[in-house]
Order: sequence, then C-alpha cells, then structure tokens
Amino acid sequence: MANITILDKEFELFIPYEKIRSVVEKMSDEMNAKLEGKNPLFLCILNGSFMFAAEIYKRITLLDAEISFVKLASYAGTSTTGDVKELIGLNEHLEGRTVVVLEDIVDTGITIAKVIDQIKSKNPAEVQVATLLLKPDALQNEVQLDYVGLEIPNDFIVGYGLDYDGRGRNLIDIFKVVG
Ligand SMILES: O=P(O)(O)OC[C@H]1O[C@H](OP(=O)(O)OP(=O)(O)O)[C@H](O)[C@@H]1O
Ligand SMILES: Nc1nc2[nH]cnc2c(=O)[nH]1
Repeated sequence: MANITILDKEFELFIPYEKIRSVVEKMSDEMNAKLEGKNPLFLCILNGSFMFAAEIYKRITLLDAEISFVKLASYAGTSTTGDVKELIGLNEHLEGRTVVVLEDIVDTGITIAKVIDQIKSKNPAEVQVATLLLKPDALQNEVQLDYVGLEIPNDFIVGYGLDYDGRGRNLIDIFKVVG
C-alpha cells in the first residue's frame, strides 16, 4: 500500500486491519473466559479507544456486561504540579463492581496510571486493564495491564481511533510515521 500524508507527516502501513481483528478476537475470548459469572462494567477511555472498544464489546458474550464512556480531561489546576487530569462522564456507581478499562495505547503509561487511580478511588471490587497496543520502551512506570494486544516499538502511529492532531482516527489500519 502506498504511503499516506496527514498534515505535514508521511506514514506507512504498520498493522493491517486483519491483524488488528485477530488480536481483538483473542483479547475478547480471554475476557469472556476471565469475566464469566461477573457483571463487568467496561470503560472506554475517549477519544482514542472508541473503535477498539466497539470491536471488543460486540464480541463480549456475557449478558450481564455493561459499557460506559469516559474522558480524561485536562484543566489548568491551581496545584503546584500544574496540569490536573480528571475522569469526566463517569455516572455509574463503581462500588463493588468489576471494572474493565479499555485503552487503545499505553505509551508512557501516565494516562492509564491516572485512570486506574481515579477508578480505584471509587471502591470497585476489582479493576482490570486492557490495551490494544503497548510501547514497552516508552513506559515510565510499571502499570497494571491484564490484557495486552500487541507490543510495538516507540514510533508515532495513527489510525484505528488514534489521531495526529485530530486527523487519521478514521483509518481502519494502523500507520506509523516515516523517518
Ligand atoms: O501512555 P500515555 O503516554 O499517557 O499515552 C496514552 C494515551 O494517549 C492517547 O490519548 P490522548 O491523550 O492523545 O487523547 P485522545 O485519546 O483523545 O486522542 C491514548 O488514547 C492514550 O489515552
Ligand atoms: N496518535 C497517537 N497517540 C498516542 N498517544 C500515545 N502514543 C501515541 C501514538 O503513538 N500515536
């Protein structure tokens, strides 16, 4: 496939959709087995995870499963640490529930660590974390990951929900930056 250009960057095909689909199928099989008999709440972390979450969730066969959509929003905090991030859109009571976080990518691990902290503060019975992609060489801290689709090198990627400056989320395959 020919390279594509988004804004000022060139990208080459990296993970074709057929590969993504087989990874998603394997992950959802694993979740169906591990979550049997539970009433799990899947939490899609917007924006990037919308496509991954939809494809996982339609393969979840548990009749007691539920899904919700949340976003980690930044706002100018007054704390000395500067940037404060808060999970918004979470209306469900998490107390006593099994929560399964759905992320498209864990890069530095900063986002998922914040998400896990905020979910745990609401006293769920258990938190499980699923990510389609993991960049092991970029991870800054150890993070809890229960389901990992693919480990990838530390290159910038777009497609399948992931954007470059708002563009490229609609690409069905995943592309990586050239150069
Ligand atoms: O491990 P990290 O280095 O924290 O990076 C991972 C996060 O980066 C992306 O989100 P982004 O902040 O770009 O927002 P978006 O999902 O709305 O595109 C992605 O969806 C993850 O949530
Ligand atoms: N689009 C995109 N978002 C990211 N967030 C963290 N890593 C990445 C990446 O490689 N691509």
